[in-house]
Amino acid sequence: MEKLSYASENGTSAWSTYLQQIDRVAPYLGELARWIDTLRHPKRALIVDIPLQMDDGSIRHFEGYRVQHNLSRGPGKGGVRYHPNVDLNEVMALSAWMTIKCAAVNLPYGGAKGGIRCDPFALSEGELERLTRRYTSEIGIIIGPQKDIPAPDVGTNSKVMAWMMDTYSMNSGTTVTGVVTGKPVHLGGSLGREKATGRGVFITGREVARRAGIPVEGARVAVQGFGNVGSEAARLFSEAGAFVVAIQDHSATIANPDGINMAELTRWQQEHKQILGFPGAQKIDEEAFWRSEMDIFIPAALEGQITRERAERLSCKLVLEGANGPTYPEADDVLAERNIIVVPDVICNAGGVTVSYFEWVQDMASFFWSEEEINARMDKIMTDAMVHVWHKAEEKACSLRTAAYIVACERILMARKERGIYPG
Ligand SMILES: NC(=O)C1=CN([C@@H]2O[C@H](COP(=O)(O)OP(=O)(O)OC[C@H]3O[C@@H](n4cnc5c(N)ncnc54)[C@H](O)[C@@H]3O)[C@@H](O)[C@H]2O)C=CC1
Ligand SMILES: O=C(O)CCC(=O)C(=O)O
Repeated sequence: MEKLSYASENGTSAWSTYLQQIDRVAPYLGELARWIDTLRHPKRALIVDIPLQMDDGSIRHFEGYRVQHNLSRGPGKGGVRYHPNVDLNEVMALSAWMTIKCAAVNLPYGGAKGGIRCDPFALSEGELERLTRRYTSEIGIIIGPQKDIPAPDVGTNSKVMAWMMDTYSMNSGTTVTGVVTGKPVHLGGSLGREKATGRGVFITGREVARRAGIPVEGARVAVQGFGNVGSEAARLFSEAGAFVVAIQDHSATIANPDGINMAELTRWQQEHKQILGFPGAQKIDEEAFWRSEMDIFIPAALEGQITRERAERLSCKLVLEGANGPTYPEADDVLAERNIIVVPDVICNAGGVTVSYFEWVQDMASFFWSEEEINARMDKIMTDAMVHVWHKAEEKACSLRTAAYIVACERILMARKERGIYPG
């Protein structure tokens, strides 16, 4: 295989993690493995320079990206991340995980992802809006409702999606609601989208826990990340009778062996934008989090969190990957040796993109569904996909991650093969 000149060869990078996951699935793909190099290359990657006039009158330049990893099964789909660590390597990996995820749950999409290297918390609302609008115009040449449909990810939300939709619409001369998902509900957004990713983590977790004989009621749950994904997953587990005993975010790690009150913490988080200072739990050391007594662990922050060393320390029976790419391949091996089940990101956190798909369909039809209908359809898609992957893992005697990759890669590579590659 040709080496990609733009991807760091650092073995701990997100792209390197993804490539190792692809290497692991290749032996299971039979004659389709002939096409697998298509997954080792992004189809298209755009780097944009975003000049921004700051509130104090100075000019700063930000680097933005949109990567379309694979479009064999449909338009690109994937979120937009605003974070100080965003770079091309990370966005490539995130876009590739979208390709696998959309195929694993059988949505008619390829994979894409975007981002801007910035600290959204250090920008005023006006700066954030100008940054978003300029970024949208710059990537406007490759996005569109039939080409590539962005959505929220870390550091972005429905307000950012509204600005993206408005900018794309202004540049097109007509309102195009279907260009992004995760919009506010009164602007063509879908009921249930905001909570969908956390809800999907709970649905897949509940299904796997039942099959593995791990009771959810009374389970001790630890969560890393208390944003969109982590907070909703924690709330649903707590509602199902589990005890959320430890939570870590960027500001602090807190613990309460009797269970943290989710309603109180949510109110605190909404007011303070972080868990630091919450009076209903004890502040503990950052690394002590990984030694907490727990039955279920939900990483719901960033990639590269579960290292080999942390995998050796974790006391849980089940890991539910709310985040994208939280586990290094060598940590996967340690968890497997220790009989800790990992529900991989590409299926566990697919509830968000599933409801994004519903949003896109509703925008196309200009006909909107009730929240009950959305949640019921999402529950069915996620549960069926999870059960399919579970059976594949039993059949092939492999991990749930490799099983999800087998299911997804067969769909993607079959599409690639049937489409053919000529004329170029
Ligand atoms: N928002 C969505 O619909 C989807 C998000 N995801 C993934 O879920 C993860 C979380 O995304 P969101 O909840 O949307 O983001 P968010 O921006 O709402 O929340 C991120 C959370 O991670 C915490 N965090 C950041 N750095 C940390 C660190 N070094 N240590 C501990 N905690 C840290 C933040 O404090 C915050 O609580 C990401 O990996 C994202 O790609 C996956 C599928 C869909
Ligand atoms: O809702 C979407 O379209 C994409 C969400 C996303 O970025 C993800 O699943 O990682």
